[in-house]
Amino acid sequence: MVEPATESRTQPKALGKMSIVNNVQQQQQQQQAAAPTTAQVNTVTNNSVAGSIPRKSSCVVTVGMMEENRIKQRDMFKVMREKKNALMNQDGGNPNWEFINMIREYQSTIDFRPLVEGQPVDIHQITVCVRKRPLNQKEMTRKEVDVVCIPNKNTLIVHEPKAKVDLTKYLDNQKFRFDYTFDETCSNEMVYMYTAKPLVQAVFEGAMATCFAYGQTGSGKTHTMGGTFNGRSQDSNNGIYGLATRDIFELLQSSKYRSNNLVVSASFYEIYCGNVFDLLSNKNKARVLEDGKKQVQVVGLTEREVYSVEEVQAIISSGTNLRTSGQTAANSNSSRSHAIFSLTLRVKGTTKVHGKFSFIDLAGNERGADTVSENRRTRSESSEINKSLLSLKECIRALGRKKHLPYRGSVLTKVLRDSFIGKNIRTCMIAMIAPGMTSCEHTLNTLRYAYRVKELAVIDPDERVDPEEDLIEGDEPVNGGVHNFNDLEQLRSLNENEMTMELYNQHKAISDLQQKEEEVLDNHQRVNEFLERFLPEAKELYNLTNLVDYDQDAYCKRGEELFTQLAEVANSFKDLMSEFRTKLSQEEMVSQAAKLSHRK
Ligand SMILES: Nc1ncnc2c1ncn2[C@@H]1O[C@H](COP(=O)(O)OP(=O)(O)OP(=O)(O)O)[C@@H](O)[C@H]1O
Repeated sequence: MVEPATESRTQPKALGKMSIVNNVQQQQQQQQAAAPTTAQVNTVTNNSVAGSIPRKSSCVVTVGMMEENRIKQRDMFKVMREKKNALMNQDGGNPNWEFINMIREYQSTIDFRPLVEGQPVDIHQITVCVRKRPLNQKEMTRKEVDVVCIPNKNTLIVHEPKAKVDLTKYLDNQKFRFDYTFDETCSNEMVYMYTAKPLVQAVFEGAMATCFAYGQTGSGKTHTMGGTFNGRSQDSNNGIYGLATRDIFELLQSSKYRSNNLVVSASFYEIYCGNVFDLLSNKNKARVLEDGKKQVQVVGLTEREVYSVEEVQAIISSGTNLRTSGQTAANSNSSRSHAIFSLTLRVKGTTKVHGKFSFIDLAGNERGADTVSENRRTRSESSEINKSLLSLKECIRALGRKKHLPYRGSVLTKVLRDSFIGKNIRTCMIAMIAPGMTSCEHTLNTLRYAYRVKELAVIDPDERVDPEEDLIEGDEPVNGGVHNFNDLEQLRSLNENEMTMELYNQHKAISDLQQKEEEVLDNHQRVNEFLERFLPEAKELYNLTNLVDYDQDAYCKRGEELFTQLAEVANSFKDLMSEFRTKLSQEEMVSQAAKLSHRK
């Protein structure tokens, strides 16, 4: 993979205000150089005498030439104005006509050879590719400029519009290389063919496969994974989920695998603010636990056996509807949560996993940036997204290397632990980008992230070790704990530019807060259960007193025991609530500090 590099800087030719002024000055100088000197004029007049042509005074000749120059200059300005107007109007009066023209000029030198169906599919343990979506109707109405071009099957160029200090406009053309680059004409089927399809076969051979859709909100993640939209309804047949399902059921019936007696089960859930919500069970909350054998379990998650493509499609549709219901344009839940759809193969009648394919529609990557928001919920969402995307990058990069796998850095990587640890792992990341000029910064961030994922993933196979041996000594699993700060610390040391000390402290404070919240809610549940048992006992005790000769002594003794228990439960829960409140104010203080340092 080629280092993302600034390839060249294209200067406008006779474009831009400054360029036009410079050209005019140059031409004036040339004309002045061509104008005769006084000596030359005198020579001309003397020759006229010799030839008996009527004499003109040198003054008249000079004035005539000056007039001639003025006319030439006027004509030249007129031609330039016409040229400029033609360029401006070429793109329907687009205010960014200068950039459009520079991009057009740059692209006219490219020999475009995009990926076409039928080209061979390369097999990699990790595939990283980029998909550019077309400009949408809204963007076209806004006269957005398309600043991304895909010259061939693995290269992509971003024409970043820039201005110098003297306001001269220029393009910074940045070139990136990935395993595949899909332009705006590529269909979901084509993207599937080169990304997830090769992994389907691998799952039948026992692989743990994952396919991630990464990118900013609105870049096409859900379109690619879930299928094309027609208004609000989605055709799940032609998304990667649906296409992979079709092929899995086909292979299940194939002569090669029929005798394996495999059954498929599906699960669909989302991770929001570090919590897992089951999309197959009305968004019930499931819990992420890690046992002594370092096995991560999502407790309470529905896993449904499925026997046909239609059944899976119904699951995808109802899960997707549940995921997006209630969202508004301004506050889209789907872009703030990660959605994970999995198909697991097991030999019929056993619980052992034969192979698994997980499809992850990640939260919008720009959502991880708002860690200094006034709103605690937004801070928490952003912190979780930020941590999970950094953890994900590091986990993929650590694949197969003798390195600690920082999967406990986020809930996302924790639940996907099996996709990073093991001998038969296949991963594919599709980075989605929007082509518009206003998305340029997000597009470059997406491309840099995707580039970093693959950069270190290209490794010498001899270096591979048994990843089960990777865990650092003493790095014991935390039962029920949401995060492990060693992993967070490792993430920081690997990404110091993206995670300042203040941000690290903030992540830690938010993780602390989340852990305390989980403890409080768990406890609250237990307190409620206790109260449900307590009330009938208290009533029964009270009913004893209806008897004329009830045992007063026994009544008091039992009452003391019962209410001591109640007081203990109440006091301990009250203390836990106070600790939660302390964590809330600690998080607030750390966030204020982060905000101040962000402003500096
Ligand atoms: N390749 C494509 N061709 C045509 N339309 C597309 C393409 N990709 C995305 N779109 C359209 O762009 C819009 C945004 O796409 P989508 O919802 O998939 O984005 P997203 O990245 O999943 O956003 P979010 O993070 O908010 O969920 C949708 O209307 C979708 O139909």
